[in-house]
Amino acid sequence: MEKQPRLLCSELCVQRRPYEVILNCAILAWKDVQIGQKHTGRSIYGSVKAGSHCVPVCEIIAVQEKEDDSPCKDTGKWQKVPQSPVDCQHAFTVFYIERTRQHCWRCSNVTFHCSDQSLCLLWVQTIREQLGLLTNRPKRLLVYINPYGGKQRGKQIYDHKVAPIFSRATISTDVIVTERANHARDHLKTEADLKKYDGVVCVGGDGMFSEIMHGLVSRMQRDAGVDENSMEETLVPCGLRIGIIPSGSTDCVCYATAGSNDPVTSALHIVVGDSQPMDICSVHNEDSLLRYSVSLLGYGFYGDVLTDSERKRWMGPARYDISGVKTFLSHRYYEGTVSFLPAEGNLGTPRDKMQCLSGCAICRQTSSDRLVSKDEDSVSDAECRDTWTVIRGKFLAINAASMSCACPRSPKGLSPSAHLADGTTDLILVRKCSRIDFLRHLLRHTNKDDQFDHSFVEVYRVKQFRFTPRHQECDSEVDLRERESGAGGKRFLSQICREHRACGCMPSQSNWNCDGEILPYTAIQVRVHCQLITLFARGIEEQPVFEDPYTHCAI
Ligand SMILES: Nc1ncnc2c1ncn2[C@@H]1O[C@H](COP(=O)(O)OP(=O)(O)OP(=O)(O)O)[C@@H](O)[C@H]1O
Ligand SMILES: CCCCCCCCCCCCC/C=C/[C@@H](O)[C@H](CO)NC(C)=O
Ligand SMILES: [Ca+2]
Repeated sequence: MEKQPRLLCSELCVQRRPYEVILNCAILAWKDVQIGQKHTGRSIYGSVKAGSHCVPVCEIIAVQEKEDDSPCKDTGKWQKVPQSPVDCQHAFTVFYIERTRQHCWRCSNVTFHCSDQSLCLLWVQTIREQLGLLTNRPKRLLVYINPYGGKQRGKQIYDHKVAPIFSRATISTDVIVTERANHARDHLKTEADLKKYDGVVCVGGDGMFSEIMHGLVSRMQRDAGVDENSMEETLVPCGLRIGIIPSGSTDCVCYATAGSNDPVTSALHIVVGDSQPMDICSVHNEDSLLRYSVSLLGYGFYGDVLTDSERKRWMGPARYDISGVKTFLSHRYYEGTVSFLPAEGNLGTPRDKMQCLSGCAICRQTSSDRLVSKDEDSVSDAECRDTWTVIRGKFLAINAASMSCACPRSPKGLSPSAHLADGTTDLILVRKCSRIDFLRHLLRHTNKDDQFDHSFVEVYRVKQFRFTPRHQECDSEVDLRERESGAGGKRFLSQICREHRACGCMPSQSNWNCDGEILPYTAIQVRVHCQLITLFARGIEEQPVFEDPYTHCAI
């Protein structure tokens, strides 16, 4: 506590008991003077233990002078302020973040009663001055609500849980309730006056987030004259941060960046102005951009689950479970060629068990490397010379996870060690195997066992990859193999083509599931663009260890 100069120190009352209250530029702390130095309890941020409390200033949401008959709880209920002398009539309330279970945050508050009005005003003014110094906090937001996502509760969630928090934090909002699919994307791309805002918020699921992300990324490229269709282009990062208020079916982007899919937690991450950079994959077919992806690009199993589930949208989130079982039972496999450029440097591996958590060292290292080499994001000559690895086979699933893809269905995700902002994606190849083996693999997504520890599963950390389904190999793969494998490759391909003519059948095809949207092409080329967008999030927090502000001991 003494490490920072005190701004204020007073004896104030909390619930009729005297407290020593201290403010410095980092924390607000209050200690029950009657309990004194005896407190020994363990505590987490903002919680009440042995009469000693501490809240970082950056986690104060607002401070408000307390007036008679004012709303004093976040429940929005109005209550009469008692008029006894101990309540002192002059009081102020500090609203702050409290951590609860499973990475969830809540808005808590404490009311301090003062002996005179000038002291009360001094405290309010000084705390407000400190909050005013936190320049990363948004003041004006553009909010899009999908009223039909998930269980169709987006509007209700925003009105009841989020709007009161934004208004408490004096954030002003322009709210648009979408009237059709792609309404938000098109509005952002062409109409929205982005200069007016400090961020864009979507209320919905992964599909709604994808709309916002597409709108913003495309707008940035158009304004900068960058051709999104070209895979070689270096894309321009988005200046505006994106917030997600989860109310969808999977909410995996929110889950992997905040550790929960709780709307209040997400609203509070927006209020404190958190920043989490994130990679984006551009997905191309020949010379055209198909879509961007941030979470899962899945062919085979996840493509089929999505295709089937789209016909069952009316079921809400349960559609994924029904379609999951149906697709599992159908046990289809797909043939094709996967080629990829492996990631190099100190980016870890998909099996190193280094989970991407708040302040992740690998993502931070990537950020500083990017600052050093400005050209990092362009497809360099060196990269063009890099050797592509080519794998041909029969696959039950081909998945590219650019983040863990953790979600309530799979708490550690499809690739538990994938990173949010390292410029790579984890390419998971599940080769044809028995139903029982595939079931074992799938079930490992839901427990602690390693889902990559199977002979039929391979996983690679890559910067770029492409896929060609077998029936198209005759055209495009000829070029590819000619370039990469020389004459031997050519011979191999002509063999496939001959096989094809002989049987006369078209091998079956799946669809690509691109963050929950079906792609209209099966042959795709993918490139990861490092840290192209920033979210109002901080990654998943580890259990915090804090210092007691009075004793300087860990609590
Ligand atoms: N007003 C609207 N009417 C119909 N569809 C909409 C509307 N607004 C947005 N959409 C579309 O609804 C789709 C699904 O929305 P959303 O992602 O919010 O929920 P979800 O699919 O249930 O959740 P998840 O994507 O997490 O599985 C999105 O692709 C979005 O484009
Ligand atoms: C027969 C038993 C099946 C158990 C399977 C459990 C595995 C669940 C893994 C879920 C991963 C979801 C990855 C997220 C993808 C999102 O991009 C997308 C859009 O919301 N969601 C889906 C379901 O495609
Ligand atoms: Ca990544």
